[in-house]
Amino acid sequence: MGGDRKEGYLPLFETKEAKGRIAYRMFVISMFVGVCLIWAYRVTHVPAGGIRRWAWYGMFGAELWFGFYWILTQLVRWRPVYRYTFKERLSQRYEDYLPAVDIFVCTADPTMEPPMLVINTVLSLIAYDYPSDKLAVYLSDDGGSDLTFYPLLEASHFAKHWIPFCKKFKVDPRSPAAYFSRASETHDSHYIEALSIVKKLYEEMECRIESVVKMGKVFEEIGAKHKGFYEWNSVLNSHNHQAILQILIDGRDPNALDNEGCALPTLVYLAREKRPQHHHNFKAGSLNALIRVSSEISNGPIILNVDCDMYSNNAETVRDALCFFMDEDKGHQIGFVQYPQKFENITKNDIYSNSFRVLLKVEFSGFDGYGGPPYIGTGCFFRRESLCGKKYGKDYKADWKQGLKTQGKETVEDLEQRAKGFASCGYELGTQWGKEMGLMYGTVVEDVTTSVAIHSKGWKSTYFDPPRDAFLGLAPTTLLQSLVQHKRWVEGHLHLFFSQHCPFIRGHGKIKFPLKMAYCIYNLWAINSIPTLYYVVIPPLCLLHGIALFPEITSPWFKPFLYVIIARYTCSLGEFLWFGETVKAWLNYERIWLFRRTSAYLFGTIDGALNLLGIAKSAFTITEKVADDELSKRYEKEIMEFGTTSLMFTTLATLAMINLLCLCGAMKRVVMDDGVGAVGPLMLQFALCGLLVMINIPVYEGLFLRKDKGRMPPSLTFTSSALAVLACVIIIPMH
Ligand SMILES: O=c1ccn([C@@H]2O[C@H](COP(=O)(O)OP(=O)(O)O[C@H]3O[C@H](CO)[C@@H](O)[C@H](O)[C@H]3O)[C@@H](O)[C@H]2O)c(=O)[nH]1
Ligand SMILES: [Mn+2]
Repeated sequence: MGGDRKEGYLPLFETKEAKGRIAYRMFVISMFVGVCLIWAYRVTHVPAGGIRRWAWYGMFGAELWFGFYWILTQLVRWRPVYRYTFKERLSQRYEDYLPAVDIFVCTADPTMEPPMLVINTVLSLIAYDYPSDKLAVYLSDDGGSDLTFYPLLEASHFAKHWIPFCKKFKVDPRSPAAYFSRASETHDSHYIEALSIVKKLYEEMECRIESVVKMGKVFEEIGAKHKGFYEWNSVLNSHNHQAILQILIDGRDPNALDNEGCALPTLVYLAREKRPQHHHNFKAGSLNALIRVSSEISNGPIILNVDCDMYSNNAETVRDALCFFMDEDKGHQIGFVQYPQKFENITKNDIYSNSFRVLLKVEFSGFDGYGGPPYIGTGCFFRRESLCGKKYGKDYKADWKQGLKTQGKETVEDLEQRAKGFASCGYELGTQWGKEMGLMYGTVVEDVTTSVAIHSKGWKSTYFDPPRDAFLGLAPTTLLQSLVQHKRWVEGHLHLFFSQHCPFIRGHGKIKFPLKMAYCIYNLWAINSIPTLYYVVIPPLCLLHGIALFPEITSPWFKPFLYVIIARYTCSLGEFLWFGETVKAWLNYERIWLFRRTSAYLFGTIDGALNLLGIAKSAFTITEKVADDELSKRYEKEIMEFGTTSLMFTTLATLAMINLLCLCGAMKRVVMDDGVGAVGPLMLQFALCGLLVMINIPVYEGLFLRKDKGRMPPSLTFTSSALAVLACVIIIPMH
C-alpha cells in the first residue's frame, strides 16, 4: 500500500474482488455456446411455409432477444467488487474536521404516507451518531399539508429527549417506532427508567398526532402555538399554494439545546410553491428546491436523500459514507455513494419478490466494478457539487469547511423569507435546473436519469452494503401496487433510453462501455415484455394445434435447449441460495418475473411508446405505504392479493387461462387421437406449457377457488375465460 498513496495515509476504505470468478466465467462461456447453438438451430431449420414458418420467425426473434439480454446480465456478473470501510481511521484523522451533512426527506401525501411514518424517519436521521452542529434535516412536503407540518413540529420537541437518549445508550435503530418494537430487556435500571420516560413522551405525542390526523385538521388551540400554521390560511389546496418554509430548529441559535444542554441539529419544513399552471416535476422538483434552499441555510457539502419511509437502521451510516468521500487517494472522484434499498416488511418467501436482495447484491456490485451503481432514489449520499451539475476535473479538491461558518446575524425570520424565494415556481424558469443541474426533469425515474448525468460529468459512484442495513423502508404489499411500481420504473427507463439522457449518447468518453451496457439491463427492462408474451402465447397455442416449434427429443439439437434451460435456472437458484434465500423465494421470484413481464412491462412499453410519441405524459404514481388489517393479514400469510379489476389482472388471467386450455386440449388430443408417439416433437412445448400452468396456480386459485376479498373479481373470471377460448379457436382458420 503506502508507497503510491498520497500523504502516506492508510486508506479509509478498501475494495475486494469477488472470488471464484474463473469457474463462473467458464460456465458463462459454456452457456453462451448453448445460446449460439439455439440460434443456429433456428436459422438452419426454418420450416417450408405456412403458419409454422411465421411462428418460427417469432421464436427466433424472441430467442435472439433473450440471448442478447442474458449477455447484458452476464456482463455485470463478470467482475463484481465489494467495499469495506474503516471508520476508526476516519475518526482519528478527521473527527474535528467532519463536513456538514444535509439530509433531505421527501413526502408527498399525508394519507398514503402517514405522518407518523414520516416523522419516525426524520427522528431516526436527526439522531445520527454525528456532531449535531453539523447535521441539518429537511423535510420536503409535496402534499403541502399542515397534517404533516404539525407532526414535524411535534417531532422537533420530542427530538430534545430522543437525541440524548439515543446517544447516551447508543441505541439502534433510531426510529422510535422501530426501536420500541424491538427494544431488548437486558439493561441496567438507568436505561429502563430513561426508556420508559422517552417511550411515554413518544406515546403521548403519537396520541396527539393521531387525533389530529383522524380529525383531518389541526385544532385551533394547536394552531395558535406556532406562527407556521398561519401559512395555511392562504393555502388553496395541495396544487395551489405559496412556498412555506419553517425552520423548526435553528442550529445557529445558541439556545437550541436538547434537554441535556447539547446543541441540536437544524430541522426545516419546506412545501415549495405550487401553482396549477407550473409543472412541479414530482420528486425531482422537490429535491431541486431543497438543494437551493439548503444552500442558503446550512450548505453542507454532503447531501443524503431518503424517501419518507426509509428510516435509518444504522446510526453510523454517515461515517461510513464519509470514508468514501474523504479517502485522500480515491475519494475525490466519488460523486455519490449508494446504499441498497432494503425493506422492513418483506415476508419470509418474499411473495412479490420486492426485496431485490439478490439483484442488488449481484448486479450492483457488478456496476461498482465498472464505475459505480446508479442512484436509486433513496439511501444515497451525494457530494453537493456532483448533484449541482459540476464536472469532475483532475484538479478538483473538496472544500469540507463549506457550510460550517455561522452565517452572519440574520434573524431566523429573515433567513426563512430569503430562502423561500428559492422554492418559488418561477425561480427555475430559464435556468439549467432539471436539465444540467440538480435532479433531471421529464422522467419518472429521475434517480437513474440523474445518475447518468452525474456519471457523464466524470464522477464515479460507489455501492456500499454494510453488514448492518443502513436504511429500512416499506415495500408494496399487494400484487397490483407492486406491478404499478414496476410499470413506472420500466416506462421511465425506456423513456430514458430513447431520450438525450441515454448512457450511449451522454456518457461519451466518461462512462465505460461495460457500464453503459449495464445501464441497459434496466433501461431495456420493458422490451422483455414482447418476447415473453410471445413465448407464453404462441408455443402453447401451437401445442394445442399440434404444430411443433422445438427440436424433437431424439434430435441432437434438443441438447442445447435442455442445457440452456437447466443451466439458466440452476444458476439463478444458486444465486438465491448463496445469499441465504429460500427455494420458495426463488420460485416466487421466477413467478413474479413472468407476471411483471406480461403485465407491468407490457403496459410500461405501451405507455412509454405513447410518451415518446408525445401522445401521453407519464405521471409519478406514489406507492401506498398503508394497508388495512385484512389485507395485511393475507400479506403476512403470503396469499397473493388480487381483489380489484385491473387491465393488468385481465392480461395475467387470460394468459393463465390460455395455457390451461392449451395444455388440457393437447393432452386430450394425444390421448384420444394421435397417441403417445405424437409427444416426441412436442415435448418441450408440453414442458413449457405445463410449467406455465404450475406457475399460474395462484391465478387459478384466485379465479375459481378463493372466497376471500383478495380473490379475482368474478367479472374477471368471465372475461379472461372468454378471451382465452377466443384465442384458442381463432388460430384454427389460419391453420
Ligand atoms: O410528486 C412527488 C412524488 C413522490 N415524492 C416522494 O418520492 C418518494 C418515493 O416515492 P414512492 O412512491 O415511495 O416511490 P417508490 O415506488 O418507492 O420508488 C422508487 O423509485 C422512484 C423513481 O421511480 C424513486 O424516486 C424512489 O426514490 C424509489 O424509492 C416518496 O418519499 C414520495 O413522497 C415526492 O416528493 N413528490
Ligand atoms: Mn417507496
